[in-house]
Amino acid sequence: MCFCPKPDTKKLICDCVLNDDLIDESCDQKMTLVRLYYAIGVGRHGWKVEYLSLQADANHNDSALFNYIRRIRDIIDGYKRPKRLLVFVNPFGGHRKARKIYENRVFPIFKLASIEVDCIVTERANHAKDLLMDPQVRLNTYDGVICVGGDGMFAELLNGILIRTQRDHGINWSSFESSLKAPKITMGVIPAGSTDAVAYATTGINDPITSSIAIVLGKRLNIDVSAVHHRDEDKLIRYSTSFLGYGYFGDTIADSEANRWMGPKRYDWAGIKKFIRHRLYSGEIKLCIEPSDGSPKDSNVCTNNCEQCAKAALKVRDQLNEDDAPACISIRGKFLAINAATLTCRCRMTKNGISPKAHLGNGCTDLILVSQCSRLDYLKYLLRTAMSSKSPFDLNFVDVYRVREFEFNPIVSPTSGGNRRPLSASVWNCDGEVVDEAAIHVKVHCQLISLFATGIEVRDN
Ligand SMILES: Nc1ncnc2c1ncn2[C@@H]1O[C@H](COP(=O)(O)OP(=O)(O)OP(=O)(O)O)[C@@H](O)[C@H]1O
Repeated sequence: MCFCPKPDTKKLICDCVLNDDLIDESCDQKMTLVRLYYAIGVGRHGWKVEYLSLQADANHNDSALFNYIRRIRDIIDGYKRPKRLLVFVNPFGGHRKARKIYENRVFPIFKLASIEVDCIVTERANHAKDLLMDPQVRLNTYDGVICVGGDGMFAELLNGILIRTQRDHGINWSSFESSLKAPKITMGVIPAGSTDAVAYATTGINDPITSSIAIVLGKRLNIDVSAVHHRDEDKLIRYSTSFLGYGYFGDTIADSEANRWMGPKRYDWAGIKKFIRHRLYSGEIKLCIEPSDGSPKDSNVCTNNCEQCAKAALKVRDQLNEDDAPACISIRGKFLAINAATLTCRCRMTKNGISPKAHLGNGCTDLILVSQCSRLDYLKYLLRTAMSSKSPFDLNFVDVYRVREFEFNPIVSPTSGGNRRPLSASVWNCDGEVVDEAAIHVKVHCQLISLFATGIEVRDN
């Protein structure tokens, strides 16, 4: 907000906002003009910044205007907005545009909102994670930790902060049995990656401005975290918020890592190669279904006022009656793909997501098993997942389950004896990173982290 009708208005606006004092004492001119910046919804899910110019009536003194602005500032102060942020920018994420996105589109919004920022441009993979795990870094002096990058960068923040929090509280973060402590600090992601599944699932769009506005307004959501452990050892592999994929998607990510120079197109190229190869993997999945958790085939979509997530937060689901007793099953077979979506996993390659009805905070992951089928049928599955209004889950070789935990064990043959093709294991695609360990045990921790995001808002236009 600026009170000085000087020519360099843009700079002045920022100067005045940064000044704690609402009235700029250094301004020697009559203060008659005020710019009031606000956020407004645009399109179905986006937000943008606009302003209103307010001018004092020439016949009156400015005190009425000042009082009005003071009153607005008091109201704003009542909200839990961040005042100090730690920001990590991955200069190599997505189209290598993260730095420009931050400088030109994000930082000006933080500045308008008087947010103090410590910004670190990462120099290597795991730079952000290592810093966040370092006890010397005083996380409690920040109101939020933000990354400007893609899902891989967000996964770094997630793993760094979760491990640090458990260590700080003397909790064995690596053990499957540990009940994890929720971090106090809120995380945020400014989408500047190749897939941006976390941003899509939590705001409905991958727009840096929309995500920046959610941060400065202090919009918060609690979202689920899947802990991925070694199946045979009590040891954590990684924490994940969005996607786990074995078989087709595991092979695709492993292949695409070798072609990073291609940018986001590397996923398409690797996907085509793996589709032609049509490789099957044998394995056994153990899971338990609780009827009250619903199913990935349900019709209700998770929006910003999601009842299912609210119930999960209140732990209503812990008060199970007899009908809700879990049904545990074990499935052995040959699969083209085994996917687990803790969020919808929407991205530019799938309009509605890998699991369009997945919830942000229901304490579950949606498990999708794509069994042996022809190439044509598999293409049908991929096309329906990518863009069709028809559900991929109606195909008779696709089975879906909503689970709080599951176990996977690959069935492999040690040697390739005889004429038969050997059975080998794939790798897991965990939020876009390769996990070589095939035998895993996954547990979802309900609403473990707080994220700056609005949730999916549904507007008519
Ligand atoms: N300075 C850096 N140099 C090399 N790698 C980095 C650097 N900073 C971060 N990384 C790593 O780059 C990986 C990918 O980054 P990021 O997720 O931002 O982009 P992306 O892979 O293009 O997008 P998405 O994950 O959405 O597909 C992350 O796993 C992160 O660990």
